[in-house]
Amino acid sequence: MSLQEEIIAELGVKAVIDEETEVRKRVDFLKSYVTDAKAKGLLIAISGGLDSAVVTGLCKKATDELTEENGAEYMTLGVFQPYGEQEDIDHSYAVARAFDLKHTAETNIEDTVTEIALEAEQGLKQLGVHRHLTPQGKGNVKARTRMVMQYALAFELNLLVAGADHASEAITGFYTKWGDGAVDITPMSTLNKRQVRQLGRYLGVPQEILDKVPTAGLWAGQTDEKELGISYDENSDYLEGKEISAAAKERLESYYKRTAHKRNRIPGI
Ligand SMILES: Nc1ncnc2c1ncn2[C@@H]1O[C@H](COP(=O)(O)OP(=O)(O)OC[C@H]2O[C@@H]([n+]3cccc(C(=O)O)c3)[C@H](O)[C@@H]2O)[C@@H](O)[C@H]1O
Ligand SMILES: Nc1ncnc2c1ncn2[C@@H]1O[C@H](COP(=O)(O)OP(=O)(O)OP(=O)(O)O)[C@@H](O)[C@H]1O
Ligand SMILES: [Mg+2]
Repeated sequence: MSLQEEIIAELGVKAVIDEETEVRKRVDFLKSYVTDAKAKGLLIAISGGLDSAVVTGLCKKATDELTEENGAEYMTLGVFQPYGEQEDIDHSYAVARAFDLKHTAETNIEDTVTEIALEAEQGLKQLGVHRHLTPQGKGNVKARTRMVMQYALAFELNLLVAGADHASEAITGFYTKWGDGAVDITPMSTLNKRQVRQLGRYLGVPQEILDKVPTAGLWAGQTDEKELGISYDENSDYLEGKEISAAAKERLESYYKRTAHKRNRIPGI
């Protein structure tokens, strides 16, 4: 078995998908998980990007069906979490409108992140390191701060935190460990980025969001493809078992090996 075949099997990606079947399967998965957990619904942090838009569509469909079938109200809570001013916050609100969310909340992470960064810099100073946090380090604090707020709300409202991780991110480890990677349930984990977009089109994600350049939005000018040095087309082709350039293949496989610690259980003895 080649490494490519091993990765595809581990991440469970199919070469071809049928949107209707995939949406049904994922909505059913969310419904049965929420029911078994005796939760009142799902929480999804909406960034204005594609991945969280698709998860919002799946969650809303699941909680609408649960409400109708059980005669009790289940909610999908959409949480907007700007850091200061967020340029594309309109897209986050457009997602909530597209899926007719009845419950949304906006909480800003800037003050908390600034406080953590200041305290961390005090800590570094005591170790003789006199500088600010790196953009990457501060970016990880942003992602983890969002996670803390999501869990604060989810606990109070008896909701489960849904995540937007998918196989094209899992293979590169392109998420913050215990940040955006820390959730209760991931309804898209076996899809590559191309298939996430395919489901988004089917569910009715607004066109301007379907067309957006993927970004973590953690620092100015950041885009996934620029940071990773590999396109999502190549990434998706690889996960569909297709041949990609030797350089792209080497890069992807190197990310995969380097980030194993994010996908594995915590090592212990
Ligand atoms: N071998 C090993 N075994 C166990 N643990 C290991 C380890 N190597 C590092 N670690 C731990 O992992 C930490 C590094 O991992 P992590 O904190 O995740 O940091 P890291 O992998 O460096 O960065 C996260 C990456 O994901 C991207 N990101 C973040 C957030 C959101 C999105 C998005 O798409 O929205 C993207 C971000 O741009 C960056 O490229 C280390 O500080 C260390 O504590
Ligand atoms: N500004 C934000 N507000 C709320 N949630 C956010 C914000 N930024 C990131 N997140 C959360 O972190 C997750 C990871 O971000 P990521 O960039 O991978 O996905 P996305 O923005 O939904 O889609 P894309 O990858 O196409 O930009 C998001 O899906 C969302 O749940
Ligand atoms: Mg994004």
